[in-house]
Amino acid sequence: MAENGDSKQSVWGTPFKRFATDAIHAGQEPEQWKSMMVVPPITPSTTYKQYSPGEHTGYEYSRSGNPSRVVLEQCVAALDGAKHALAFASGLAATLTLIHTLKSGDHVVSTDDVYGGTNRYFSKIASKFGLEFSFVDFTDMKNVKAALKPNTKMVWVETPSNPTMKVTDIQAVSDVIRQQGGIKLVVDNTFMSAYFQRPLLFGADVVLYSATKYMNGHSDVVMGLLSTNDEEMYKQLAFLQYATGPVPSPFDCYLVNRGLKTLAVRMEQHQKNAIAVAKFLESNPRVTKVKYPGSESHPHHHVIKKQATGCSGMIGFWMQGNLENCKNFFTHLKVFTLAESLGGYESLAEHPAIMTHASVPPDQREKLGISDTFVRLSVGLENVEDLIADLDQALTAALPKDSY
Ligand SMILES: Cc1ncc(COP(=O)(O)O)c(C=O)c1O
Ligand SMILES: N[C@@H](CCSC[C@H](N)C(=O)O)C(=O)O
Repeated sequence: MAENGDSKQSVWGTPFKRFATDAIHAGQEPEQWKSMMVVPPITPSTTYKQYSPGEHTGYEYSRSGNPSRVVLEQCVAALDGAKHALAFASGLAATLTLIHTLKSGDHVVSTDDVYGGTNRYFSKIASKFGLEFSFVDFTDMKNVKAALKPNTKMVWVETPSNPTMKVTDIQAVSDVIRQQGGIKLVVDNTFMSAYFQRPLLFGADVVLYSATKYMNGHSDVVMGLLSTNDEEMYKQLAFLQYATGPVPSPFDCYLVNRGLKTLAVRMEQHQKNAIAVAKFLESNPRVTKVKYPGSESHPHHHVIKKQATGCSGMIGFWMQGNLENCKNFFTHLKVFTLAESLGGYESLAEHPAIMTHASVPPDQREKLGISDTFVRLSVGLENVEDLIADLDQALTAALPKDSY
């Protein structure tokens, strides 16, 4: 069903061929079920009858395989132009499974502005097991080159990054690390979703999602996904999924599989709303700087145009004033909800320094610009005029005319 990434595109604004069709049909063929049901079933069974010992249908125990999970994994593989995909109990479970492919003494180079929980897992947990991590700014390839060591085995790109929306040129990183060889390139594609960006086309070995976000899109499931065309990597990851056990429930697989059916239309609307919100913020005197990669004002807009077909609903901005003003802004919001997470149908606003990125050491936060007045928005699917009016009134209330 999938075209496995044969469209070596990215033409800004042109969706990947067959994307919406694959989201609805790939892996969902009714003929695979005796009753020919159109909607794949939720399969709660943990175990499966065997014909004779060791002789079975392919399913033996639900940690190693479950029909609801397989249906989802096949659909995700199609959407990423990948041969294989695997589902995990959370985005972080997918992250630690990838790290489990390494061994003590190996070195990982990561985007400096990586999601706070990924930073925490690398710095506080994986590093205790003899793995070494370097965090560098990937917007300059000189930094990537300089960070590589003979024991570097993985490079971890998150683009756009959470929360300051840095954009990394995936192909450029791939070109740099291929010169050394033996290094796997992982791209966390959570902020873009498979709809806007296919990192495998630009040299990534593995794509990671916190499916908790856009891929599910309804803020009701915590899940992680990995996809790859690398057979050896797939075998290792599938073995780890089975042997270490961080698998999602069949019900959650059903929900994410359902969420994918509307991914194309959701992402288009997220983008449309975000463009209008970014424009409003850019012209607002109470706002000092806006980072939206879909906007020409973003310093790496040309990169995202080269490797993606559009941009999601994620916006970062810095407002005038101080922490108190910023807190007031959040408490005055009425349509945006003050909450962690992103990528759902509802608009969320949050304060990364206090909330999602509190686990990043203060000196690193300062260097990255995650300051007291930095705000992250996940622009949802509401009527955009209501979103803009809400931001306008909250900014005005937080920063009265003569206060900035
Ligand atoms: C970019 C990114 N990657 C990974 C994760 C981890 O995902 P999860 O919360 O599903 O474990 C998150 C958020 O938590 C994220 O924002
Ligand atoms: N308090 C949580 C933070 C969850 S952040 C969720 C999501 N990735 C986001 O960026 O909003 C934690 O420290 O793990």
